[in-house]
Amino acid sequence: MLAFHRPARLLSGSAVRAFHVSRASRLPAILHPDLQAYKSLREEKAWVESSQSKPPPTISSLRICIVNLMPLKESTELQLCRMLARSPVASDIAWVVPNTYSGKNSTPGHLEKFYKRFNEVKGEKYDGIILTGAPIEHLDFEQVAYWKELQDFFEDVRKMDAGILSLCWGAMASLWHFHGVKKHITPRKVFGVFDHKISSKDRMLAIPDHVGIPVSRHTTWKRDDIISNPKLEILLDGPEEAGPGLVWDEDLGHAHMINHFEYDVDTLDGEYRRDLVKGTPTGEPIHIPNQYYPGDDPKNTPVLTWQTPGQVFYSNWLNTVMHRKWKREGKLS
Ligand SMILES: CC(=O)SCCNC(=O)CCNC(=O)[C@H](O)C(C)(C)COP(=O)(O)OP(=O)(O)OC[C@H]1O[C@@H](n2cnc3c(N)ncnc32)[C@H](O)[C@@H]1OP(=O)(O)O
Repeated sequence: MLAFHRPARLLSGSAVRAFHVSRASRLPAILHPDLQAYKSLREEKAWVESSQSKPPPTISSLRICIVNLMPLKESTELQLCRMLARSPVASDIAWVVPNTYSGKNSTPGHLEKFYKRFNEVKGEKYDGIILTGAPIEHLDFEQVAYWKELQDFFEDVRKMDAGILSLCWGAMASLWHFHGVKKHITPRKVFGVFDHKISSKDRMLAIPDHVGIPVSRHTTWKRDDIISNPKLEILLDGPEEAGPGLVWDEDLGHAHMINHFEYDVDTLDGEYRRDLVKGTPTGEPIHIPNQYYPGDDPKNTPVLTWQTPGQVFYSNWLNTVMHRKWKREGKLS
């Protein structure tokens, strides 16, 4: 991501390190050893450590809370942990859902074993929060069963001065809560890989000027609603169809990312084939994902083009969280 802050020495050093793949330049993600993500990442040779034999916190350790509202929990856990495990900081990860969240598509027992509820983490201090998407963008926010709880959680996060990285529906929910920015239904599903332009090289350290990012949604932000708010800055801007991709709030240290750097190479393929079978909620014709299959032919295997910039994006976000933490703790002048 981004050196959302000015390119201070901490940020530039870490962003550069993110390009080096040796283990020495990274620190682990700390996970429950029974999570599938722990096992898969070990096989991938990413650095994960067991939460049951936790390495002692270092100056480069962060407490990260992931509010995972995605129905397919294990996929999202793996995708997000992959990004955190390849970064230059150690992330001690807590998984959290709202008190009233049922997780109707979750494996039975999964939430009980690996997740905490909002009421169980009340009073905890996290350095960074990741809030995922959820397939509920067709609902008004107030129709979401756990909306009131989420709003209370947002206010707790504001008090703990933690950085937020909000994703897709989570980004829409955050911008609505903190800034009153509305989401709007798009004429058709925005689906595929869309070219985004970075708006500031200083704030987007080591991200290419143009970067393709996976997008899958039926809603968007209006650019004018963001530009007219002096507290918000668009850091990644997509074409008209996709709209702004990443919005940064310097005061609160929040990054609102409406698209999906963390997606696997075949995630959009899976959604496309699911839509062909099940249809979309709006009943619209299913179109081939934009700039995804070589030759726009679904028989061809898609190519993973967003992983490296996506990795830098997540590392940079962690750096902004670290920077905020060190400032809070008086470690920076
Ligand atoms: C916009 C974004 O953020 S993109 C991210 C979302 N993308 C994805 O989740 C991709 C993968 N998802 C899928 O393929 C599908 O959602 C499936 C196959 C898992 C389930 O699809 P369906 O059977 O059509 O939907 P289903 O009726 O199970 O409801 C989907 C979710 O909406 C939730 N939901 C529905 N109504 C409400 C409501 N009023 N308040 C809160 N949650 C609601 C359901 O609880 C369920 O979430 P959960 O499994 O986390 O509990």
